[in-house]
Amino acid sequence: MDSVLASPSTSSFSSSPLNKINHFSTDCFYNYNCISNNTNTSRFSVSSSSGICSLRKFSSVKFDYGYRYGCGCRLRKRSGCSKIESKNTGDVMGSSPSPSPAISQPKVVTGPGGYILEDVPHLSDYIADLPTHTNPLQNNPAYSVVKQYFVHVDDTVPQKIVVHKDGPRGIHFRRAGPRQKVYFDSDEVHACIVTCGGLCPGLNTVIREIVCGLYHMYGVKKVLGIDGGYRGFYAKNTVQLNPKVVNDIHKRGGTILGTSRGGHDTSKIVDSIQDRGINQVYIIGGDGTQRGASVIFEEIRRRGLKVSVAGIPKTIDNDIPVIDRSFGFDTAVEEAQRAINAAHVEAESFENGIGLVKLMGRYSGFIAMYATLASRDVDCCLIPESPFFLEGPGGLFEYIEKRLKENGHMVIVIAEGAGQELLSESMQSMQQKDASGNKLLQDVGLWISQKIKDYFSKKRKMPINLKYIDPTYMIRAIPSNASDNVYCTLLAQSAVHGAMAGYTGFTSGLVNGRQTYIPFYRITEKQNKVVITDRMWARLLSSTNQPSFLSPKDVIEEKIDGEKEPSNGLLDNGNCSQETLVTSKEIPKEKPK
Ligand SMILES: Nc1ncnc2c1ncn2[C@@H]1O[C@H](COP(=O)(O)OP(=O)(O)OP(=O)(O)O)[C@@H](O)[C@H]1O
Ligand SMILES: O=P(O)(O)OC[C@H]1O[C@](O)(CO)[C@@H](O)[C@@H]1O
Ligand SMILES: [Mg+2]
Repeated sequence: MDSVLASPSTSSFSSSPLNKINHFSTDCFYNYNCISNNTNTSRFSVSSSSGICSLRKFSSVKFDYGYRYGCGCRLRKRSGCSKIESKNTGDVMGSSPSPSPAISQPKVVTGPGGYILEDVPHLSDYIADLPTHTNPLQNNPAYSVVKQYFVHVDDTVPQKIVVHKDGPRGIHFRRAGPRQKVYFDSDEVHACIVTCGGLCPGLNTVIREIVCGLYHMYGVKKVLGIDGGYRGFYAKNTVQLNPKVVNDIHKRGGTILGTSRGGHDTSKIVDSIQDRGINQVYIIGGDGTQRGASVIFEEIRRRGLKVSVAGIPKTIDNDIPVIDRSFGFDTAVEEAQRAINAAHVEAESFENGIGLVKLMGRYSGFIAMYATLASRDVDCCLIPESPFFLEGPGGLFEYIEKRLKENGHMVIVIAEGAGQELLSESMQSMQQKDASGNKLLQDVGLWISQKIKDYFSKKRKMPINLKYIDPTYMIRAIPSNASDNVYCTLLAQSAVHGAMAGYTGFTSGLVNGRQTYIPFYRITEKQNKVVITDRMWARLLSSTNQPSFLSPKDVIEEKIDGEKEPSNGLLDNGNCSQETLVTSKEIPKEKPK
């Protein structure tokens, strides 16, 4: 029989659809048996614990893959089959109190004294009458002794902690942590974890701690690893994760799940989430990944699914705004010391020795800046935010010559994104992009090595010994250090608490030393950059004694043009989410000698 339709009166499932679930296949299809068939019926309804889902006209033709309806139900009909198969709709759907707008609106709450809470979405924003449960942590011997273990519902964390007496209280984020009531029953949870973008020390630790947090704190047993980044949702295998599988992974670099760039097909990803009956999605990745997570959340919300989407910010470049720093950054800075030390040893050992180290940092020079400050052996640090020029008074070559004459050797640290404008000018570069749309950079290390060698041998007739070290991928691939491991644990646990508490569409992040939930739009709206008019860059300049390669006029002009005021430095507000005042348009051309 080709037609398998149900009448409204006979096709309603019981109020607890989970009771009716039979496993249909290994990828978690659930079968709901239809009580009667009626080939002419054009409407039917599905009851669930979270409400009624009314389906539109259901034609009697044969479907190969199924149809999707506004409320998040998915039906499949097969020729000769007298069943309606719903893919785990019971625990992922809910009735929508009112039609949701296409894109969710920021949840901003204001209070006295200029208090602003930039809140994160909650499942109850678009699903009515969601049942709550007592947090199982209440009975956990490890946690029950902690005074005030549960986070107060009104706890928020200020974005800026340096304030003036009469200033407004400013922007706050919701404090992360366990809530007394949770919106998922432990047995109901089917979580998945995906890692996207480039590698970063600590990825495995975050994976481990999500799995262990879910398992040990909340008794969640079903956790799926998505293989190979976003495209893994629809094009790759999955792996079942449990504490045993992830036990030792924090000691390894990389990600046991694999990662990728590109391949973000929102609708296919959400289809896969829905088809597999996943109701908590943990997405670990950088700015691009969080943008992807944001659109996944919007689509899930649009479909009315009871699925929490939690982001964990990953970026070795530290280019994600709002948060104090990203995990893996500390490890990267520490590991960069080994390369800088090697460069210093090489440089010291030869006449006019120059040790040149390239570090990661596509658009943000944080690794280079902190590695330089930590080392104290570095004579010059070049980052994307600080334009420089090679020749002429005040230029890089003049400074190198001065240092070699004074000291006999020097160490230069360059971030991979530094001086890209100079490269593209001289190399007529093509604007190539990677699979995620990120601009592919030229190797500035090789380029600048050649430029320095040419200049001193051809123009200055001065012998130099330049050793170029590129440790970038070696740094990125190591396991996280002790401090990053603890940080990763807190981030992962915060994400788990948030998802269990029904929050969604958030990134878990450290703000002023406190774990918070940050709405996606705040994470994705801009990139975190080194502010070269801030104190931290000034500290660097004073440590290396390098010229700023920038006249004060350039900075003042930009301030007037851009009508921006310099903001506080990283050390002062514990927050590096500041914009640079100097944009690429002001990068001076190579000045004539
Ligand atoms: N605007 C966007 N919308 C949807 N998906 C996106 C968007 N930008 C990037 N993505 C997806 O996010 C994933 C990771 O993006 P990307 O390669 O830029 O790395 P990232 O997360 O920024 O990490 P990093 O730059 O630190 O390596 C890719 O699969 C990409 O397709
Ligand atoms: O070569 P890949 O893996 O695409 O990525 C390199 C880029 O990834 C980053 O490490 C960010 O993850 C950048 O610093 C670097 O430019
Ligand atoms: Mg990125």
